[in-house]
Amino acid sequence: MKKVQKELENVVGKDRMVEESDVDNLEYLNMVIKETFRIHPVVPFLIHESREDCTVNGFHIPNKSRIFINTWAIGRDQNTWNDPEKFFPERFMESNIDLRGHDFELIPFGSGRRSCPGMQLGLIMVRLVLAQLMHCFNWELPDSMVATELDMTEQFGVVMSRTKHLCAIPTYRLNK
Ligand code: HEM
Repeated sequence: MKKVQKELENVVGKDRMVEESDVDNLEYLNMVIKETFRIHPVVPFLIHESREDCTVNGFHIPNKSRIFINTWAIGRDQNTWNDPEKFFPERFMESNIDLRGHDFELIPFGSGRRSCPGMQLGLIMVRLVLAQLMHCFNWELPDSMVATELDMTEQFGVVMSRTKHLCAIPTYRLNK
């Protein structure tokens, strides 16, 4: 959070609110969002159907098979990611991996012709709302709790949410 806030101070300052036109300049925030989608994809399983017989990695897949693509496991694959369980946005610093469906190791919006048609809107909203929440407020956990004590257990479903709601206390931090 401190690193995101520092970047926001450098790019936006503390005298106005962050705007949509700022978000492309928020490199660290965008790395944080990639890292969050990697570890906690909104849709943990993509469900597709094959349109013809095919062979993938030596596995024969007959036409009309129901195919589950486990994006949750792809994001935590240790053959692809160093220290996959660690939240480490800097891993994207020297990397061209994008989340728009071109790089199969990070596909929070799916890929190809049935990927998410709302991706652009979704990305704008996530970037802007998160930037505003981090920019306008400092956040603390209640009862002197520290971040490592947070229960990050997920509830699997069509979309994946936290098992326990996040409760955090905001304090306003801008100049006006
Ligand atoms: C952060 C926000 C969002 C995420 C992470 C997300 C993710 C996804 C994913 C993973 C899929 C399935 C892709 C696949 O099966 O390969 C999907 C499908 C879809 N999404 Fe999104 N989505 C988001 C926002 C939105 C928004 C804002 C809209 C509409 C305004 C939208 C509309 C749809 C629709 C209609 C489909 C079904 C597409 C189809 O079956 O052809 N999504 N989304």
